[in-house]
Amino acid sequence: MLTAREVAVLDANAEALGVPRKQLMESSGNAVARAVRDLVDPGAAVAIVAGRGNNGGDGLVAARFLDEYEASVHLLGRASAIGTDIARENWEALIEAEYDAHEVTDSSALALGDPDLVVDAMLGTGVAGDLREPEATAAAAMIDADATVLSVDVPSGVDPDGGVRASNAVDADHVVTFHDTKPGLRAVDAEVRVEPIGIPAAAERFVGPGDLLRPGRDPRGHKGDHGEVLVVGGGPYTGAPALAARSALRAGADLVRVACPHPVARALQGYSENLIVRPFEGERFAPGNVATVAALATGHDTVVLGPGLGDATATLDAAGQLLSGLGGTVVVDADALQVVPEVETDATLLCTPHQGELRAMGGETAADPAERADLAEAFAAELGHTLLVKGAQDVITDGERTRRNRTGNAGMTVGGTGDVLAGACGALAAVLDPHAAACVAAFANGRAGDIVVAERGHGLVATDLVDALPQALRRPDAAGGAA
Ligand SMILES: NC(=O)C1=CN([C@@H]2O[C@H](COP(=O)(O)OP(=O)(O)OC[C@H]3O[C@@H](n4cnc5c(N)ncnc54)[C@H](O)[C@@H]3O)[C@@H](O)[C@H]2O)[C@@H](O)CC1
Ligand SMILES: [K+]
Repeated sequence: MLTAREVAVLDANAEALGVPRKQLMESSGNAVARAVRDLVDPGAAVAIVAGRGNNGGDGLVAARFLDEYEASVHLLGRASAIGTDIARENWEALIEAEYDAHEVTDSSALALGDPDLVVDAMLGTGVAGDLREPEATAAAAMIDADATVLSVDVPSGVDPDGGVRASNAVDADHVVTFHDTKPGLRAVDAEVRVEPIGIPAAAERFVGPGDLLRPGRDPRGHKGDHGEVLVVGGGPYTGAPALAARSALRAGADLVRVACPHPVARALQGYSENLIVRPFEGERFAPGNVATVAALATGHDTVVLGPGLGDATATLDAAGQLLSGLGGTVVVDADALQVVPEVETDATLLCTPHQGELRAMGGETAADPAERADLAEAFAAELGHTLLVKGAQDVITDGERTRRNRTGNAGMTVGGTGDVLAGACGALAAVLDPHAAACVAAFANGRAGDIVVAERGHGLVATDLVDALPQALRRPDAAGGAA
């Protein structure tokens, strides 16, 4: 099942793999024409009613594949109002090639003739609310036409995500949808066919720039709406929790607090005035601090546990106790990872081990990335948690969904990059499910490294990654290029 968001993610990932959206539109239009051929014989009258978005574009393309039919194309509105370049180019191609195509500037003037089949290419995944004019009148004309109705992607007016169906939505007999079915089609009483359009499997297998479309900032949001993250770290080390916390801020969290042992609080605060430091008693995290830290954690969307905590026995005991009492999402990194296999918790743990840490947890690795992904998937299923296994190719898996990330470079073996990744996971898991958060964090962290190396060459340090994160998280534009 593909939601409109997932379609946009896949489109942009396909574009980054060298398959641009216009090519997908060509395949969609071809698939529409194949569906037409299966429904009516050559020579039949086919009226294609096209909207001004890419759903319309699919209909415009279909016309070029239907030369053996009496096809007419009815564009709803002026060509100058076509909303995307690729749909406009396909309109211009029809005009240039002298197809029977015309603009319908007054919806009452829509004359479909006496078609055997109507192609409804008015609105697809871009629909919102009841059909407005001229689509509303056109939908009524389709009913009056007394012809078979074939809808492109979804019947116009049906929310593809399964939300509200417009009261005046098109009543389709057949639907041809692309790549995978859509949740909104479950409630549609029509014959649905799913057609491949050449989206490479790698657009799903590998995290890509399209995944950056997942997190979004609400323009009406208030402070805290985009995530409050608590980093629990420090003691033997101070740099690690500071890196994780600063990274969480750069990855979009509104508020980041650091719970750390008293003696390191001042040094930690000294790293950045943007951090809120919440010191607890003692030299290192120990069972006596668990209640304090757990109470603090309840006010946060996510907790990042591990950076710079060290592996003292008392600290690991405390980490286990803390995890067993928490809910929500907890990112677990560094020394704290070793307690995960023993812990019973209601929380979803997002564990970020490198290969060595994974083996210490009881997991297996392999040299081949695909094999490593399978092993990680099985181990995540066994643990009941999400894993982000770091490597030249990162593996992200929740035991069912498994993806790989290819961004990053050899310069990132420097110390501290894992802390940056853990912090980014914390911020993104505040607004996304843990698996999606880990995918986006891994992609952005590696891309930040790639940006730094491209600009300055090797010799990157972890703080460079933190600074490059906002640029690395920039969303691609709708057409798929970098914004
Ligand atoms: N990966 C894929 O699945 C691909 C999908 N394509 C097609 O692209 C479509 C999505 O295209 P778009 O994002 O351009 O969106 P649409 O073409 O579905 O609709 C966008 C337009 O509809 C208008 N609109 C929204 N709600 C309306 C309402 N209630 N009444 C009247 N007008 C309304 C908007 O103002 C906008 O101009 C898909 O449904 C599919 O047909 C293909 O072209 C390319 C690949
Ligand atoms: K449609």
